[in-house]
Amino acid sequence: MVSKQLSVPVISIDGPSGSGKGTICRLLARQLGWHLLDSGALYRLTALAARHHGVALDDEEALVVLAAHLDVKFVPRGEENEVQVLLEGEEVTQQIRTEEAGADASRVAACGPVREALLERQRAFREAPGLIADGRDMGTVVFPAAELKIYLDASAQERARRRYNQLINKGLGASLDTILVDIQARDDRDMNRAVAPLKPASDAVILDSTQMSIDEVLKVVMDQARHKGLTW
Ligand SMILES: Nc1ncnc2c1ncn2[C@@H]1O[C@H](COP(=O)(O)OP(=O)(O)O)[C@@H](O)[C@H]1O
Ligand SMILES: Nc1ccn([C@H]2C[C@H](O)[C@@H](COP(=O)(O)OP(=O)(O)O)O2)c(=O)n1
Repeated sequence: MVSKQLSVPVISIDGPSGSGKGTICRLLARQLGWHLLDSGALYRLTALAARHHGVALDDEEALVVLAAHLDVKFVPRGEENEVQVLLEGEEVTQQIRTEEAGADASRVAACGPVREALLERQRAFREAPGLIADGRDMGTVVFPAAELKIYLDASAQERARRRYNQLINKGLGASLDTILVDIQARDDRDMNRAVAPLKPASDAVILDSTQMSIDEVLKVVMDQARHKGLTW
């Protein structure tokens, strides 16, 4: 089973919040007909489980137990790689997408044993015909032999602007200044933690999307995939 899994190709897309990873990964998965791993969702769910069970976000021992026993289901819905997320049977699809949930996730993600507890669960997403893996350490730790590694970046100002527009379009209130400060705090925590910090793998293609449209980014990644013989 494991050796069969190792022959399944992986494209990893790592980068900071708002760089466009989720968007590009969903489009790629749809275009290639591959599976999708949204690893950030697992950290968001661990943090939410902690909130539900009254566990402090710095209580490493209790967090590891929660991460190891996370009762989560990703139920496909619609055709756009949309999923309904269930935590302990309760629908939390929207709840895990808030900025607060992202910040909580970043805090629990700094705990090495939590990362270790989630490792095999992430690797189990590698199924034929291929996997698109979205996260912070996909190319460095979880799938170090990924066939194609992309590090997707953009300036903090542009990422904050994208997040701001996203929230406004959802009808939610938002302040651009607050979002920028929050994004910078999250970058700082994710890049400077001791375990699996956010950084490009040494063999990653680095893509700065600050001045690129979604279609332009998708084209570059598809060209790279074609170049690697992953598609045609
Ligand atoms: N290249 C781009 N140009 C403009 N907007 C983008 C681009 N890439 C993504 N977006 C938008 O930015 C927001 C954040 O993108 P998302 O994919 O959620 O980022 P991430 O998963 O890296 O946090 C979304 O509203 C998305 O539509
Ligand atoms: N592979 C991963 C994925 C996410 N994380 C942590 C760090 C991130 O700030 C949070 C939330 O990640 P997520 O990708 O869902 O967040 P964004 O959509 O990029 O804002 O989880 C991680 O440490 N490792």
